[in-house]
Amino acid sequence: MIPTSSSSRSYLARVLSRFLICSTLILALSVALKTRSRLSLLFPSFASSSSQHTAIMSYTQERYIAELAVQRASLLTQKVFFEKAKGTVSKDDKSPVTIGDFGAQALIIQAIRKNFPNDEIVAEEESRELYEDKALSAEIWRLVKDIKLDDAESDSILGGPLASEEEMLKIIDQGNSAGGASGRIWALDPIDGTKGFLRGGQYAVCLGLIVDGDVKVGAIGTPNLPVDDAATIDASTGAQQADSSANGVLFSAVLGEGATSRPLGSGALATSKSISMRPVPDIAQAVFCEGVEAAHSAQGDNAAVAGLLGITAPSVRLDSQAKYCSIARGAGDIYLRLPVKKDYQEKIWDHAAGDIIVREAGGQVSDIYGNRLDFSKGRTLAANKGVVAAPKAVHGQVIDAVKSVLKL
Ligand SMILES: Nc1ncnc2c1ncn2[C@@H]1O[C@H](COP(=O)(O)O)[C@@H](OP(=O)(O)O)[C@H]1O
Ligand SMILES: [Mg+2]
Ligand SMILES: [Mg+2]
Ligand SMILES: [Mg+2]
Repeated sequence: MIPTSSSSRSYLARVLSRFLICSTLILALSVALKTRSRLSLLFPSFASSSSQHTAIMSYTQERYIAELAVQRASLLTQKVFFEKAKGTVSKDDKSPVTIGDFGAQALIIQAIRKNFPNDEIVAEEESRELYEDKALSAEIWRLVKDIKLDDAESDSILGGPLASEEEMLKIIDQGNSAGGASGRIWALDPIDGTKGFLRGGQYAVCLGLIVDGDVKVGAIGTPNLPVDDAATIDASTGAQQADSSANGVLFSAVLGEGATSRPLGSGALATSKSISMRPVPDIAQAVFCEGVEAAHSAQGDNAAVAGLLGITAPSVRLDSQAKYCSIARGAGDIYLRLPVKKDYQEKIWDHAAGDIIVREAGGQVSDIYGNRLDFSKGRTLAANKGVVAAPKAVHGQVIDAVKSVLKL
């Protein structure tokens, strides 16, 4: 039936009013969603009530907070280094523990507590020594209390300045979770590569989020890595050759969403770019990244593996999880950490963030047997020995060589 002019007018009016109702609903929904995400960043209680839901979705907020917290703590470590405040105390594992370690741990735990109050934290340091050394504690507080990001809004999202030295000491000890196979657990290494830090080489501020035993988010600040992915690094010491303004990189990754990097010094304002491992069509052309410390990985065995694979290029030696970051951005291809002592258990904070960053950049990370690193066993990787990280396509070949050298 052909509509009359009055019925076509009412038909048009109905279509128009439906269109207006739909547009109003869409507009209201988008305003509500934006408000929700801003609220969750500004008010922790709102964040915690919605974090379960956000966690299932995409870990956007966790990545955002982890990146900012790592950036702020990295600023502290640089300040400590440049002021040459390298106070150290000895620990069971004989690694030097610096003012930077304790300060960075306090700042990052504060940010996690403010934004995700119900989460657990496995962190490397504990404040026992500081209660016995008042001068060291006061020195850390002097440096920590003034650290802030340039951008005031980001700084308030992290919780602003700590209230007192006493609060700082208490917060350092909130990284004492036993870890395990269930719940949300952050793994924190406030300065990884303490020896690299002290010698002015590579070190890293590392934070990973493990959910039900699986790493979901990682953020690593490497203040001494060159921003330029292709810049030269001294192969034997890991020291960068460019001037310091060209250094400092923040890496991050979320499971299933890829790995990114951005300059470390510019807070949340810099744009992140996607990173990936470089393809290795001929394994003989691959470059190894290894530790500097002979006590941490068996350099003779590493060399034997390189020999079996036909690799002749010298390994690039770097302290810390900067090794994971380097191969993730194609500045090197294979990270080997072959055990020196049979009974040493790797710590989860030495690997959680690096593991997800490499895997999200196209790599495979395993122990010397080819098994995935298992972050569900507590504070250590009790079920694994050593680490082998390589592009997925050649990982099997590297494991075969490792097994042959170690007679596994
Ligand atoms: N015998 C050992 N075998 C393997 N790793 C060890 C070790 N003794 C200490 N480590 C760990 O090695 C880390 C540094 O690794 P790398 O050699 O790759 O730079 C140290 O982290 P910290 O510097 O945070 O203490 C420490 O946890
Ligand atoms: Mg240590
Ligand atoms: Mg470490
Ligand atoms: Mg450390």
